[in-house]
Amino acid sequence: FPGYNFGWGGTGHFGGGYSGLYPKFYQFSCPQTDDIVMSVLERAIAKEPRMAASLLRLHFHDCFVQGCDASILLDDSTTIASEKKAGPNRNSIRGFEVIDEIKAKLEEACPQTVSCADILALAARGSTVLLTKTSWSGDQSGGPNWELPLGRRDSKTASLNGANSNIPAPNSTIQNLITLFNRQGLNQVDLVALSGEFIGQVCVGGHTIGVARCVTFKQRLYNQNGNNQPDATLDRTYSNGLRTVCPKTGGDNNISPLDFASPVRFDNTYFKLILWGKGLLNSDEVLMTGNVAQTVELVKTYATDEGLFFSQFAKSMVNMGNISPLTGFNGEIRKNCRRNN
Ligand code: HEM
Ligand SMILES: [Ca+2]
Ligand SMILES: [Ca+2]
Repeated sequence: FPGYNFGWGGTGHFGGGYSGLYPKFYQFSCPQTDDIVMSVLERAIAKEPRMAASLLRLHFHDCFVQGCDASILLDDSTTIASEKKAGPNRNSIRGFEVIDEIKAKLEEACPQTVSCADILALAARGSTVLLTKTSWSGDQSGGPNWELPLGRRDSKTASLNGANSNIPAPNSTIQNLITLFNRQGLNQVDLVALSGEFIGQVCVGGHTIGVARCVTFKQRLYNQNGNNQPDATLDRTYSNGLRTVCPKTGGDNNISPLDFASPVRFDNTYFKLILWGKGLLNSDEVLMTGNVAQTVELVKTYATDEGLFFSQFAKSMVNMGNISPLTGFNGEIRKNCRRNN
């Protein structure tokens, strides 16, 4: 259906319902797609477990700007102002070489068939799955996995402005977060409630793995409200530990795990840490302290019920992956994820 792009409005919520994407999209054109993705991921993540976190985040930062269209992968050119230079991405977002490697293998197997946007979605899912059952994450079966709708096409454009304005900042208040998540689905009346739920599921959920730079949490340690005081909701012992990695001046690029209890395992420990005032980012702690009853309840629920968190996270990832995909004759299938054909 040329030009027919349902985006992710229409039915359901937050991308739920009909998106024009479907799991068996490459069944005939490139049946080995997922195997190729997984083989590259296995090696990359064995070499550096953090890569799984970086790839999960890459998909998120793609989807929040122009939808899940691989706009984030485009390098600067005469016509493109790369999203890689945007505040939330610069010196922060990573994993491009792994995506390039997957793309090169897929181009060999099935030329110009599998989009870069789908590779990002497959890599995010594959990374999550691998962090639930590998040796470094211990024996943990039954982690989140999901049937992933495919068939996204790649954008011909990028939006540096969009990347600066749509991706939430770590010092966000709960209201900022709700606004930014709602922006991804303006046609939904019930979105405030749903995005509250969504925030609980994927923001914090995503932060069960990976790290953050000192510059993203420094304000909480030294000057939360402009009064030279630390964030009162931050656990004292934890805060003192953080100060050693993140001094008042300098050290901006020093890193600390988001979930210090299990940084390379996909699990629900980060929700427990938030209950105890040991969430690293302000944007995570406000889910508990921000006076929105629904997010408070969700943090508590997921802290005690890991199975429920896994299944909700899986649903939310599908919903996020359905944000405004290009389908039909829109966009293109890039040969190289870093540039337009
Ligand atoms: C409330 C919304 C969110 C905010 C404010 C936020 C903010 C951040 C920040 C500031 C960092 C550290 C970046 C750095 O220091 O360079 C980070 C890392 C990360 N975020 Fe989020 N994020 C949000 C939602 C999400 C979502 C929806 C996901 C995925 C589903 C996600 C996955 C990750 C991961 C995996 C990392 C670690 C990346 C790595 O180690 O390379 N985040 N996030
Ligand atoms: Ca995008
Ligand atoms: Ca964890």
